[in-house]
Amino acid sequence: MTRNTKVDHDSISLSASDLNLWYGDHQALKSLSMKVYANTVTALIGPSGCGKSTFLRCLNRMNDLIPSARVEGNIEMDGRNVNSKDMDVVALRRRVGMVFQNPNPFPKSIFENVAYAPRMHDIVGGRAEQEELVEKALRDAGLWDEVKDKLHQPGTSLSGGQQQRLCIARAVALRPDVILMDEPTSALDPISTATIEDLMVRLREEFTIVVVTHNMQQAARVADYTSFFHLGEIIEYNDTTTLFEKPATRKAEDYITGRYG
Ligand SMILES: Nc1ncnc2c1ncn2[C@@H]1O[C@H](COP(=O)(O)OP(=O)(O)OP(=O)(O)O)[C@@H](O)[C@H]1O
Repeated sequence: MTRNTKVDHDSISLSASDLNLWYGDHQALKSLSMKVYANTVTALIGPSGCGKSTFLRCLNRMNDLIPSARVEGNIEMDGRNVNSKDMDVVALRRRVGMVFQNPNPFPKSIFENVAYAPRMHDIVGGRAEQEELVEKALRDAGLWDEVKDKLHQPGTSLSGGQQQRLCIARAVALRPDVILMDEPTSALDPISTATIEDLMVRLREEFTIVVVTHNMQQAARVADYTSFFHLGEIIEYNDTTTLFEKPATRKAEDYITGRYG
């Protein structure tokens, strides 16, 4: 079963064109072009090492932190090139948040995990405003009912699945436009995975979500659009139903049907 939702093709959140990336001499992304539509879940799939995480990290300049990485090409967001030298990277990462594979709450309370960054960015002021923001973010992340009576306990005291939803609340609290998720459920049990998949589908009403996943069923369940990567190239990018049911290339078909990868 695949998703089938209405996508506004005029509403583009991010648009990569002719994007190339090298780690030293190794070219990891080869002339990628792809538009991410607003308020969709877009999945990046493909065999290990094909460049999915590298591409995801390009979208909020996380590759800047890797000294050997060199990027060429454009990623347009609101008419500006994310890769331009004068881009304010801190502001960019506020608009394009990230959730990682392993839940990584700060060594602080549940409340502080959510309130800290908005306070640093001067998005919230006094205590009452912070409390309101924390509750909203935790509700958005489907965690409020489970933690409302223990907001001052450490974030690390939660289960793995709850910690991952806390990390989602932390991302959501900054009201970004885009949330990048790098294999967000691969460290979780099936029930926590299902909870986070439901969450992704709900969150796309307010945010645009780009998710790297190795789980084909997950892409089919949550993604409106799916991009199939292979050896640093995008082989096929289409709405998920078409890609899964009528792939245009042999490579995508072989991967989706489990013949390799
Ligand atoms: N920090 C790095 N330094 C050097 N090479 C890297 C670095 N990160 C990734 N690579 C290389 O770039 C290529 C793409 O890696 P990337 O992690 O983006 O692939 P992936 O599709 O996300 O893989 P996986 O599914 O295994 O996570 C691989 O050949 C990888 O070895």
